[in-house]
Amino acid sequence: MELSALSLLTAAIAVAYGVLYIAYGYVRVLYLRRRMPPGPFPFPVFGNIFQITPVRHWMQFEEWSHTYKSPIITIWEGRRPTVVCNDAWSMSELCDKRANIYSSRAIKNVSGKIFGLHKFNQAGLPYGEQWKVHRRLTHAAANAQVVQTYRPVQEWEAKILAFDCMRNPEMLVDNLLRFTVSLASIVAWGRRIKVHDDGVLKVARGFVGSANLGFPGKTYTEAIPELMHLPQWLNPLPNMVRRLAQTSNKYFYALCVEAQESSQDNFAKRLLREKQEQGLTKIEIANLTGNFIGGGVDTTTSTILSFMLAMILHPDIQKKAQQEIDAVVGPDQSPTWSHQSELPYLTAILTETLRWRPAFPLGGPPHAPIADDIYEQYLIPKGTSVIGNLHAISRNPREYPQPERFWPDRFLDDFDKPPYPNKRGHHTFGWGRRVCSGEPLVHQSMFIIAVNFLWAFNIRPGLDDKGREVFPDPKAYGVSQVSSPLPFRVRLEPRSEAIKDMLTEDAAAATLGLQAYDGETRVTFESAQSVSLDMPVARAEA
Ligand code: HEM
Repeated sequence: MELSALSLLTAAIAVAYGVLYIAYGYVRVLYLRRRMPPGPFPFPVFGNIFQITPVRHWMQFEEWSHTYKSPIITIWEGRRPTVVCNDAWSMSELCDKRANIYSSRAIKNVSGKIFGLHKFNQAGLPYGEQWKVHRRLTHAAANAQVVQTYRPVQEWEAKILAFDCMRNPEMLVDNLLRFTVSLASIVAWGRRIKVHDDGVLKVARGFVGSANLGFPGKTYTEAIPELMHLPQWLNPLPNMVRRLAQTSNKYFYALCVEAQESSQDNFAKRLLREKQEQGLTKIEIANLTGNFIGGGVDTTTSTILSFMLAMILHPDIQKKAQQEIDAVVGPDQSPTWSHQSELPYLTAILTETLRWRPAFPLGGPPHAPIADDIYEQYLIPKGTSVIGNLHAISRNPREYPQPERFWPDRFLDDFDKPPYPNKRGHHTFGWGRRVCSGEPLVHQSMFIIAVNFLWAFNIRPGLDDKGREVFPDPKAYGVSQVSSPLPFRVRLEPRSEAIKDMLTEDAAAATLGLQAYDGETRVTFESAQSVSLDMPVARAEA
């Protein structure tokens, strides 16, 4: 009797504590909400997660910015606020101009605490000494000067890509993926990816969509951190994510060890050489190299597919670009880097592609301020996730008249451009100190692929069973956070017999050129699981 009274009392105290805890959290949300940018009314415990659409949140955030008549809005994931900037000016004011405050990352539960991005990965690390070390190291492997040394490799791979697509246009997506993974693997581990069933390529495919975990409304565990501590049978997600992090870290680290055997210099060699000096752990080395796959493959592939889509949909623009290329390159050779500076219209097409279909509609991992800040009259508390809604920013008719129109002229020098907060006229690679580390590499890949494809082929819509052209829907994109066109049919018609012959010869020469990077990997996802990973060292914060 006494025992059951005690149990009842304990239960009552636990319930009262729970109610008070929830009430306190909710009162705090409501208090902050009054001072923060407007947005939908949050519920206790859950915030707005039931109001956030499961896919394409960027459209809903843009709509909410109209509903609440503010370019900058707040949504709540449980008790944690996310501020979404839906125009170029507000995001640039915060994350470019106030970069001294807004260059950190919000610590997310799933991608951060469980997957470990905020402990080991440049893209997720908070602003501080560890992030600076990572940023410097990646920069040393991918800055605008260094990437020029990858030009021969990119050109050879682009020639092989064009040749492969001439033979098998229906394999466009697979061939592009092979290009992007091969480039990442050459830079990171000094080994080229030749075949579609290479292990690294398979792992890279597995990574497609992994960016989703870091964005709002994806999991209850993000909104309610307490769920992280439930037993596995009640919430299997944390263990699954932890296992995924551990297996991929082991895999990428095993590739780094294998990369020591490569005859070519590579990023992994450098990192292992400097491990002590830079105070790097094995997990950090795995993440630094793995970022070339995780950050670079999905994004670059989808951007080049958007370029192809735009060319199919706009034969007039394609023709104008081909005329420009023909005039500069001439009939007797295929295009190369020396032609780049003489192709302003092609450059404008590529910039317009980046604006028209930004690979990250929500601008990549959220920024976070390291101190409370006031923007306009609004409070943005320390640690708030701050997202740049590139979908809305890139389609604002104030900065981009007729925003849905694919219109390269808007990036030509003599175009009467509306004001924009930065010189390049878009923010597809992000803001301030966290701007994408892979940008120079991407520009080179985009140029060399686009110039070779436009020179070699008339890029046409595919045909249906009755031989009629099927024009793809320009808005048919997947729902992942890295937004990619849904599969579309394409015909790649060589522009002449001479070009066909040149493509064949160039591809043979490219295969020889790339021989230095040929090699098999012995590392498999399974074999890598025997690798032991050390734990991170503590670094003094700057
Ligand atoms: C079309 C291709 C790409 C696009 C559109 C893109 C876009 C972005 C964006 C929007 C961010 C977030 C920036 C911010 O927080 O303000 C980012 C970060 C990053 N990207 Fe890319 N990216 C691309 C390709 C690559 C490649 C090829 C690499 C390979 C190294 C890469 C590595 C990274 C890294 C390491 C970060 C984290 C930067 C940091 O937090 O310090 N990205 N990218």
